[in-house]
Parts: sequence; structure tokens; C-alpha cells
Amino acid sequence: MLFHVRMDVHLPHDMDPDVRAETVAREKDYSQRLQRSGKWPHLWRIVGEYSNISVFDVESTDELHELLSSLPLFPYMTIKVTPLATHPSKV
Ligand SMILES: O=C(O)C[C@H]1C=CC(=O)O1
Repeated sequence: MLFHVRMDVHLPHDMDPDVRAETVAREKDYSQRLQRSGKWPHLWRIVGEYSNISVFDVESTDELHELLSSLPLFPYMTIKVTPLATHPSKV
């Protein structure tokens, strides 16, 4: 199952710089493991925003929720999920 996911990151301005750097580093490691596994085939930066557009390829909505809620940045993000179906005009 494919899902279009938009993530907007809102890190607190007063966040400790060491905590911020460590959280972002853990996020990078976690996301790269999911990308290598094939579950996160697209990850794009939205120009001019601390946001991304992603595509996840997972078995279920429960799996997607588990993956997203385990993101180290999850407490600092708003996430919008759009389920994708096959377009009837696709060749
Ligand atoms: O930077 C972001 O868009 C948030 C998040 C998604 C992947 C990653 O490494 O960080």
C-alpha cells in the first residue's frame, strides 16, 4: 500500500542545541534505514520549508502508524497522510 505523507517540522526555538542535534541525527539514521528497506521510497524536501513530501510503501495503516510514530522527530511534527490508489489512466 502506498501513502503520500507530508511532514512539517516545528522544533521549539528554545530547544537545547545538543538535544536538537542528537534528535536530528537519530531521525536521519532511522529514516535512512527505512529508505534502504524499501518502506520509504521517496523523500523530498519542500523548497523553502522545514517540511518534506514522502511516499511510504507498507503493508497496512497500522504499520505506517507504527513507523511514523517511531520517528524521533514525531513529537515535533504535524503529519498529513493521503492513501494512494491506482489511477485508471495509468499505463
Ligand atoms: O527533515 C525532515 O524533513 C524531517 C525528517 C524526515 C527525514 C529526516 O531525516 O528528517
